[in-house]
Amino acid sequence: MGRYRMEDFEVDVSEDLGPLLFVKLRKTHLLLKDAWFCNHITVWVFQQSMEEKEVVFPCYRWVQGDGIICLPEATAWMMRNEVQGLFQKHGEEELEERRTLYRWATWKEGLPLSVAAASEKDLPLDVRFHEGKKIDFEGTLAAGMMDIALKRLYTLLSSWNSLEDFDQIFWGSKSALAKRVRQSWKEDDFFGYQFLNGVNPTLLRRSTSLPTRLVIPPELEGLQAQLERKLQEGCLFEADFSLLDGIQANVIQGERQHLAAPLVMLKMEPDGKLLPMAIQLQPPCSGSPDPPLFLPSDPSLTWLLAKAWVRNSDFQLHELQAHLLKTHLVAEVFAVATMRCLPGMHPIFKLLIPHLRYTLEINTRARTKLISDGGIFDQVVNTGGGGHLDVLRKATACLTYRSLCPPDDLADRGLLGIPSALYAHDALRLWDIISRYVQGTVHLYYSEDEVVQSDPEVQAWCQEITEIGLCGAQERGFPVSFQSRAELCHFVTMCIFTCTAQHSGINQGQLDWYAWVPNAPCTMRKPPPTTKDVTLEMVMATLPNVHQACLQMTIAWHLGRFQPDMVPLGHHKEEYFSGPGYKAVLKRFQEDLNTLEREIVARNEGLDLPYYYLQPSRIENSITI
Ligand SMILES: CCCCC/C=C\C\C=C/C=C/C=C/[C@@H]1O[C@H]1CCCC(=O)O
Ligand SMILES: [Fe+2]
Repeated sequence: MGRYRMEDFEVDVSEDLGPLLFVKLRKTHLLLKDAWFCNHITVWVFQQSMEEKEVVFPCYRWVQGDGIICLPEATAWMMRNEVQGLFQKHGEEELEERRTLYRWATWKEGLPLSVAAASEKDLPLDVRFHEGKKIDFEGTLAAGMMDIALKRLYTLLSSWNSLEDFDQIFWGSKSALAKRVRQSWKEDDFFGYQFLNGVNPTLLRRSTSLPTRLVIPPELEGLQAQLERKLQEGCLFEADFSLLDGIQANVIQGERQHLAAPLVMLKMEPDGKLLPMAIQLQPPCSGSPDPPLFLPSDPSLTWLLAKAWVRNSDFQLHELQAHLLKTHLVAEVFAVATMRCLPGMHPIFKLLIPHLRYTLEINTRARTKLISDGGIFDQVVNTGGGGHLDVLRKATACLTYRSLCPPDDLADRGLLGIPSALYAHDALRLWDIISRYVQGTVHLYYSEDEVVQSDPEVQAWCQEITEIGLCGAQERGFPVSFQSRAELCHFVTMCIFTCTAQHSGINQGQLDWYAWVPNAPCTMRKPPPTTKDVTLEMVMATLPNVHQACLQMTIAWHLGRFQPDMVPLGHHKEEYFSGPGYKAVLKRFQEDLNTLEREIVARNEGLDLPYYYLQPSRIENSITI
């Protein structure tokens, strides 16, 4: 067979073979590296009495060496308790092999477990980047590094003492929104907007009381009254970065960096704009003077620096908590548990596997190049040098099941029913569409709750995720078993939402919001201001230097850009299921996504700032970057 080619082979068999259960596939071992990728084997059965019948044996794996691959027929799971338990036995043997190939490892204490692999080269071939992806990933990274060298050269002799000097490195292709960020980043409504629809829409919550950490000095009693009035009106919001409190800051090239743990109070205006009212950069500390409150009425550079500190803090929680932990690392736990607990014929394996494509490789690359000793975080991020691991540990310790399910998370954060909360609106619509797709598929295989309760593989899968992969997460609301189809569907919907919509909503924005470095500084080189006397020199001495800014732009572009071999949500080509039932459910899923696509495109036409990260055609079918 040649590349990407189908070949037909006709075999006449005299005796009646009865129902076809398995097909065995063997490739002779000729050259050194001659692995072939088999999509599926389809057998057309012609019998005198009956019209021809198509019997499909899904594969979607590499066939290496001269081993024999035994493929069960696509509907095998429905007959798992029949045919002398042949399928059951096959599944057990398959899992025995998968458990040696995919093993849990503790990369760092206090984080979710990961796949055991020192580098991507140690991963099984079936989960590696295909050639095109590998070439693109490594090629664009190299090009990005060249970019940095050129920018460093270019700025060597020039000044770096005004905010406009960041323009010197702001060349190359930039998205329309990235250019808008450069133009509007100093504006308060633009600052507030990002908490709703920016790169990190996961932190904002509606206030239910004035935060205890918010100490208001007597001379600001007017502010106190304003905050209380907004609280009563139900339009007071807060963004609390307390997770960063006590985190050790990085040392970069011998220079101590600095961190803050801000609290931002904001008010929702009748026109939907979210405006900052006050910023406290550090929580009060007993024995020290109360931390100052920075206000929009402060001198402009003072207020700008206070907002920049919030943006730097948001960079940390976005990349570590919202992006790395709550999409990449959580998806990795789903992937490892799925490979270890669900045989290929299991319906939940078939439903999930397209949404786990490439995730083990991109995460292994993150552990060796991004958050590793000497990695990107150590090089240019102020939580690097070990603080980033403590942020991940603290975030893992408070990772709840509800926070991964938008209907619960948005309700808990008081973000339902806000017209200008576009991420919230689109996330809920996607959750409902994915939920219908999951229910439609699950109900084809689980006719009632008892079938779920008595499925040992899916119960083991749930337990392995919660108790092992997420390290005892039952204390944070994760299930250790499924008592009903509804519980199973809710959990699987969360898995698919996390691996697709949520990651796209969190990842894509890096391209737009992290290109203009002053809007999302990767590090801060001076301590947070404790008085209102701020000069431009202080601001420029605090924001990232040229090298740090260039590296941030390159990595943010590398991670945020469109992937060339991107598979849009719901448009995977692999056909793990067979029969009309699933095909109808998938078709409805794709129709629902098209409807949402049209809704979002139409809504965006009328917006000054369009929100497109959850546009279905832009959502990748798995976490690959
Ligand atoms: C300074 C910008 C850093 C922003 C990224 C921070 C966290 C991103 C979260 C998950 C990203 C996973 C991507 C992993 C990619 O393999 C890593 C690329 C590192 C660059 C390199 O290979 O040298
Ligand atoms: Fe990502």
